[in-house]
Amino acid sequence: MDAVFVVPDPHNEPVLTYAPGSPERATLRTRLDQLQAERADLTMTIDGQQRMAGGEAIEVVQPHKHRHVLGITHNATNADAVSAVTAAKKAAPLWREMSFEDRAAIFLKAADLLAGPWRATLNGATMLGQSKTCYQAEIDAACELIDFLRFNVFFARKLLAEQPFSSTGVWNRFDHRPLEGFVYAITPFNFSAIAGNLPSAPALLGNTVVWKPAHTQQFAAHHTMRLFEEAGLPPGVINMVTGDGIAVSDVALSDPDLAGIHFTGSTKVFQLLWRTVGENIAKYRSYPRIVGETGGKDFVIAHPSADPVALVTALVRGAFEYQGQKCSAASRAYVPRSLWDAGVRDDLASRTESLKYGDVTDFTNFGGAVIDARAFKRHSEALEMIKSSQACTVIAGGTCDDSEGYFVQPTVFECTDPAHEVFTTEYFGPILAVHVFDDASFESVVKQAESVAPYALTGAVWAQDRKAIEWMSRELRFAAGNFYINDKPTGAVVGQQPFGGARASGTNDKAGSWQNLIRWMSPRTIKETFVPPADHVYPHMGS
Ligand SMILES: NC(=O)c1ccc[n+]([C@@H]2O[C@H](COP(=O)([O-])OP(=O)(O)OC[C@H]3O[C@@H](n4cnc5c(N)ncnc54)[C@H](O)[C@@H]3O)[C@@H](O)[C@H]2O)c1
Ligand SMILES: N[C@@H](CCC=O)C(=O)O
Repeated sequence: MDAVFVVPDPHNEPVLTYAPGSPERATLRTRLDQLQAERADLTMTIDGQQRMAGGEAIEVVQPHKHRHVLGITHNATNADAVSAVTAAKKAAPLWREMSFEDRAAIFLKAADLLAGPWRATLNGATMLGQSKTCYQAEIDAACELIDFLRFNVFFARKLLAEQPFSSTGVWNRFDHRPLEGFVYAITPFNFSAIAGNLPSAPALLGNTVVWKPAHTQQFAAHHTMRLFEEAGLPPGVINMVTGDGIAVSDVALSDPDLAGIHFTGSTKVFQLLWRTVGENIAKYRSYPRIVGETGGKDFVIAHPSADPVALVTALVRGAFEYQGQKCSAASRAYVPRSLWDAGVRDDLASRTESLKYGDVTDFTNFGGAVIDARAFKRHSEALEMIKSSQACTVIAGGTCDDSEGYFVQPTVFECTDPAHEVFTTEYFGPILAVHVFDDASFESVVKQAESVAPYALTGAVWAQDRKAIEWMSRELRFAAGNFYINDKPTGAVVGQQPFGGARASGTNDKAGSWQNLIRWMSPRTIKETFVPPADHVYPHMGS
């Protein structure tokens, strides 16, 4: 077809409320019952074929009810990884020759399926497998993934239209090629939207992908793969391998055709991947693009002029929604003594104590459990260590119980030493440390908070005084890639607050924006001369 197509204008998917009596609540309940009754075979999908990986079996359970097994998956072996890489390479020529509009239509269809008949499936799988409440699943597995799929198409179309200038007699063009080779997408447990976006964003631009989800997110990942297939994704474009990823990395990171890594997860794993690429650098045909969004130690800093009630709301939601397992979660706060003593302390403590955590299929709960036994152990050890420290006092929570599910009580510590590890280490759970300071020390506290932790992901400042807002925005310019004024540090919306952080928090390529998509393109510049010169002699050569 000869036309320059305009893609649909994207809009953010409206968030459904799941209020009592709403139709979405009834549909979700039915689907939750069906999903709980499945004991799914959580296979790999390679070249369009589903088959179980060859390594050891892993039970995928409900974190809030860990005796309930949702499905069985297996670790991918080296041979499985070789099959996935081979399939990605085989599918590449046909996929990159498909028009952008056809590729885009597949992902736009996936967005519409997810907005409609697939919504309850992906929300339900995310609730059960990752212990999210219906609201937390809705803003992630439904709305954010739909937004990623729609906005990526819009931004990609704009990038493809980007062309160089041409002087008279010449036509210069960009051929926006995909990368040469395959992209290795590795995704975290905590967001089904991120899991869906990391393989699909490079695929939209004509790349083929080996995708390794977290095994604790495998239930929702399995359904995401089925969604892409129903939308028309051809075999081999996204090849999903399962398990811990160790064998997959052995194979993928030493393959000459590794063209890029699209990672979200911990800083430690990202550094390992980068180091391995560095060690293997002479093996590759091209320099692999490395995109990684990683950990955080996200701050909330209040000025004495801050609104105390809204501040406490932001702390409770920012620190404890989804059990503090958002990379953006508030895990350290700095509050002036005047506000703390005038009610912030008591309000924060009582609202935190009132939060109800339990089985997420009980819609009255505020939260569920932490993801697995490993996270539970890490949090319980951290709580014991902090409780035994002279510098910290528990003001709410502080206990754990894994008899039914991996439950960690939301906990607030008041700590006198702002250099304590509770202000620098990412625990990735419902643990908030508060440093209470004399109002007169405000500026020095902000300066210390700016760089005490190695991360720079999200941060929020609270003040009514405009001068204080302006000063903190400047002073903290490099301390957060997503900076909030009088808001909580979580809940970025695709297209509105492009997400990502720098320093140890990642490469800040802003998922769901053109900045990210540009990393999956390798432009060829074409110069065409209409009437080439017939004489090699230049004027200055004349006598
Ligand atoms: N900055 C962001 O946008 C963002 C978003 C979500 C999560 N996170 C971060 O992710 C972390 C929590 O997620 P997680 O516990 O799933 O992280 P993780 O690093 O433990 O795991 C991430 C993924 O890497 C895989 N993995 C681990 N070792 C591997 C290897 N050698 N080869 C291949 N794959 C390997 C895991 O199986 C998983 O799929 C936190 O640090 C959080 O801050 C960051
Ligand atoms: N984008 C999400 C965080 C993703 C990380 O876990 C937020 O802004 O809360």
